[in-house]
Amino acid sequence: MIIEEIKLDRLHMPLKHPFETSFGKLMTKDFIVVSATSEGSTGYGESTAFPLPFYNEESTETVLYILKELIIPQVLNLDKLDHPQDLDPIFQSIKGHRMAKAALEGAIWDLYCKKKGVSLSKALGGTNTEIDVGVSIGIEPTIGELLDRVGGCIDQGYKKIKVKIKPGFDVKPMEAIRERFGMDVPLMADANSAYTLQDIDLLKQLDPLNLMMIEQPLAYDDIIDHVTLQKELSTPICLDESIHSVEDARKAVEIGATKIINIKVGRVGGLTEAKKIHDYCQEQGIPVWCGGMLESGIGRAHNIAITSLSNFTIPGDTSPSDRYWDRDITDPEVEFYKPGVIKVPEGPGIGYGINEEAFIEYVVHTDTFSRTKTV
Ligand SMILES: O=C(O)CCC(=O)C1=CC=C[C@@H](O)[C@@H]1C(=O)O
Ligand SMILES: [Mg+2]
Repeated sequence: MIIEEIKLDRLHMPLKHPFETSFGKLMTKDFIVVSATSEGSTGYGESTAFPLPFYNEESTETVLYILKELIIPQVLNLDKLDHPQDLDPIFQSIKGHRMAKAALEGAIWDLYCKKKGVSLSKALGGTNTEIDVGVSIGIEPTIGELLDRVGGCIDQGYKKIKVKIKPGFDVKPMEAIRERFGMDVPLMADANSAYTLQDIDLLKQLDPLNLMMIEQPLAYDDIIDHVTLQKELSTPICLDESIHSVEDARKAVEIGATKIINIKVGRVGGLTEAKKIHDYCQEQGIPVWCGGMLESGIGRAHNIAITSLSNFTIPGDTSPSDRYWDRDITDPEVEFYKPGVIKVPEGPGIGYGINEEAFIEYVVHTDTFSRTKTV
């Protein structure tokens, strides 16, 4: 297929509640929707970088720069784009900037599937027709407010409860959750790199709490120190920020730095790499789950599709749209099919349409790029 036009819409979507983690509080999602059009069909992708480089080194501005100055001109110049993997030569010429690459690649995957008349889930090798999902709860001001929020999520039927922790808000809140709701609720902690090897004794206090995992306890770019920590903990370590590629996953698994991997499509540079990590982990008996970056329905749709692959055996952070948004930009919005379960769309591509009225409400800027080269 020949890509005739690529559009970058920058959207500001206010969150229903501020989302706080160990590195800050997010009130509005500022992100890019990439639309790629060919012969009357349009595919959609979404950038997952935060407005500032809090989570990794990318931001909304770096995504825009890399897409506008480097990636889009080369994509519009391609004479052959029969499969999203044909983007590889362009991507390999650019170091890093995986969230920028993933936003474009997601649009091309959606477009490719729409032209083939196949669902994104099927095209990726998905086998599940519905997925269990969990929820990620940000840092709450008090333990009481955390318990209320956890109770509400359990009542809604979420299949995994993820709680953010940081020094000073870790053991006690997790103990309080176990005390209130029992030892069997599927519960995990996400530390977002807030700890160091000096905190081993503190983190060991979490071991008796039957947590599913502790996510990214140490530095965002570390693998080796997580080996030391995992030897001291009975709770499995799950890596998020440290894993950017299937090569990172191989190294982390081979040296014993992690027992579970949180795959985020944006963090690893797109669906093609996400599938490679899934497939490698499946061979190694390492379960994976799909993390979130507070996506709109478009990014959520991509996450639902990749989660339909068989080694996504742990519920991901893919809540329905109304967890974060008063009004999402997809039609339909992402909803529970039954408590804690989302149906995998069978329609072509991502399986969700765009709610144009809602979309335009959030757009703050648009850049349009057209192919000029004649074949
Ligand atoms: O998108 C969701 O619902 C989950 C978001 C979420 O938990 C995270 C997003 C980005 C950084 C962290 O705070 C955390 C994570 O690390 O998984
Ligand atoms: Mg995380």
